Amino acid sequence: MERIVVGLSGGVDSSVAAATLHQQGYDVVGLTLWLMKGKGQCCSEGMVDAAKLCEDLGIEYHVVDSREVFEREIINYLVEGYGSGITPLPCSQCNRAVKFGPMLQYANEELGCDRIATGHYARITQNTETGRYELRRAVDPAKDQSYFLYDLTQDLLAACDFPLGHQTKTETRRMAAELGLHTAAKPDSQDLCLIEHHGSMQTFLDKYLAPKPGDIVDTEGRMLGQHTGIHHYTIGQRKGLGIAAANPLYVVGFDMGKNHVIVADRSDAHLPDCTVQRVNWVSIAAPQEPMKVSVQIRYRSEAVGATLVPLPAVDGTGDRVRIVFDEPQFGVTPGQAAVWYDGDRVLGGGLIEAAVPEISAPVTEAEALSY
Ligand SMILES: Nc1ncnc2c1ncn2[C@@H]1O[C@H](COP(=O)(O)OP(=O)(O)OP(=O)(O)O)[C@@H](O)[C@H]1O
Repeated sequence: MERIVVGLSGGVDSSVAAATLHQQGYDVVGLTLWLMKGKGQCCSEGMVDAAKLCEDLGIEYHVVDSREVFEREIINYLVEGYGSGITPLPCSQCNRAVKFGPMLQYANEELGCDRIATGHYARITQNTETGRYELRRAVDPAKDQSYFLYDLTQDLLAACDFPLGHQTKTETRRMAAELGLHTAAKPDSQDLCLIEHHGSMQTFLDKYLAPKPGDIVDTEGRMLGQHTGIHHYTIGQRKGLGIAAANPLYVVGFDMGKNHVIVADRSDAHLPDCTVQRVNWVSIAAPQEPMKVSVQIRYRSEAVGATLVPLPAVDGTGDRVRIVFDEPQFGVTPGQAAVWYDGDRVLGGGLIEAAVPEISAPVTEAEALSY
């Protein structure tokens, strides 16, 4: 019987993933990475549900205390990122550095097993010509999580199964009910586990970063209002600025030196291109020439047409590319991932760089193109 370790958060998706593999005849071992204490999934509460699931299925269950690695890789990453004026994306970093890598290592070293599975909505195929493992969007577009998985290495993709990638969430819920799983009716977790845990990103960050109020200015540097601390704001944000203006205003940048939040009209909040660092090539090897792709710059945004231009790596940034959008894009946010696709295949992805370290004047199209 083939052994497989299934990552259990205590939610319905991973419960169904484990139960399905168990039904298919795998020797399933449940494993929860203990990431935080308190309520919510990945925490004590989730572990109780995961333990009960394993007891009901009659399978082995393990918990690995991963609070230290989570603190180092995710909490510090978020605090440092927000503190330096970017909006870091914790989920792809968590998948690579906290979840998949350590899960596979534990499976190999402690359980004598070389396969892992999760309840993520995405698919993995192998290209028979190149031998590369290809990451693909899930069948259910509303649940597709391929955006968060772009940073997985070939070794991880080779060892991993996503049993739910071929079905919709509705089917998952139906299966959970049919299988009589006690997690069947559990509500979906929010996009970010930390928010579920702390109530809001602001509450979480305020524990680590002292709010430093300052001015909200327009792109000419004219003072329009007050902000409560740069880390409370993100590029593209409109709500909560507290400024009465004829047209809606959006956050377009930060001047860390002056402690300014910079706002502009929506028409000024578009960028023709951006650069991306720490690129991971997934389904194809790194190209040498520019190529046409569809790129997604946020989890919930549509993929848009763009040309990808390979750039030389700079110290400490890994591989880099420039993305030139077919149409200027709104809300290009440093710290978030840009993930590029060919149809449903994830070709690669990386982290959007700050266009300029300290924006104190509007960025012209010509300047933006030169980054
Ligand atoms: N703390 C954890 N330990 C082990 N595996 C985890 C953990 N958290 C999440 N996973 C795995 O990653 C998958 C995706 O996690 P995500 O946080 O996106 O939750 P989800 O899509 O709501 O899934 P679920 O309903 O299982 O919580 C889960 O289905 C599970 O297999």
